[in-house]
Amino acid sequence: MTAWGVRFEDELRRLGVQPGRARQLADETAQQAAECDAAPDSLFGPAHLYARHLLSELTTRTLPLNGPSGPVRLRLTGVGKRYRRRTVFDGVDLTVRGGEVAAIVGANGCGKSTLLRICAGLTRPSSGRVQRTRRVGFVPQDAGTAGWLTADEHFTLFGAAAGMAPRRARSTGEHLAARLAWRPGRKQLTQHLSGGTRQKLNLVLGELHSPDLLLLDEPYQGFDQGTYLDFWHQVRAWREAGRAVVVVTHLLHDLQHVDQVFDLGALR
Ligand SMILES: Nc1ncnc2c1ncn2[C@@H]1O[C@H](COP(=O)(O)OP(=O)(O)OP(=O)(O)O)[C@@H](O)[C@H]1O
Repeated sequence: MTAWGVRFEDELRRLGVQPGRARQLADETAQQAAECDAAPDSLFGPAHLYARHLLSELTTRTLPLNGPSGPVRLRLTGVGKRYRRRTVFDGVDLTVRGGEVAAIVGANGCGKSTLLRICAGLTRPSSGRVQRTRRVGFVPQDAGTAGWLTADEHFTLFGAAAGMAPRRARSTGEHLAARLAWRPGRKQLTQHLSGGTRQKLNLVLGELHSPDLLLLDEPYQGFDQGTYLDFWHQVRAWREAGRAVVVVTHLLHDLQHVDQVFDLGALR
């Protein structure tokens, strides 16, 4: 095992993890780094910080699964949207609970992105009522990133907005990026990232502050097949951790991964 791995395992044990479990986590982490062809310290940051981060995440995940009967994280009642005299949609009722993944589908222009922005509180509905949890993560269709900042600078900035200390925001961002098989370059500006990698950054930023409700607008545009599968793996992990997820999609084969499908086009 590497010196980083030894420090990581020691820190886990110091934090109260059983020796066998600490070893298993150290082995899994080493394997993850090998798969990314990266040294663990460059992928996960300092061993002691990563051990603390992983432990806090595992504590969340080992809570009893909420399943579809988890707390309501989003409820829309009779929601409608008009632009001037044109009605985009009307009478939308939708409830999404913790531990549930919902998909919003429908033809181009039927209002999926508009509905998701209403869910996020970014667009006002013309009618109806929206109730949502306070901790919301939103991943827009067009990347909400700044070309002149690095990934680390995004983590620091978005983390600060959520009250996270800079080091914690950076190590969390790097950890979440590793889940999508991405290791952000320290000095690389976002404008020099590929479209798919910018979208990974977008996704990481939406999740950085551990929201209870994740709202994702076709979040995998530009992903290659491997990253697309990593993304759905990540969605399953969110569901198991009791989070609620709403995904706008037009890909029918995505629907095998979700618990609830809301066809906005069918309302018309
Ligand atoms: N700010 C706005 N002002 C006026 N009309 C708008 C505005 N935003 C969206 N629209 C219109 O509302 C309709 C729904 O747009 P929206 O982007 O929500 O649809 P969508 O289902 O997400 O489309 P796509 O599948 O192409 O992404 C479209 O006709 C669009 O032109």
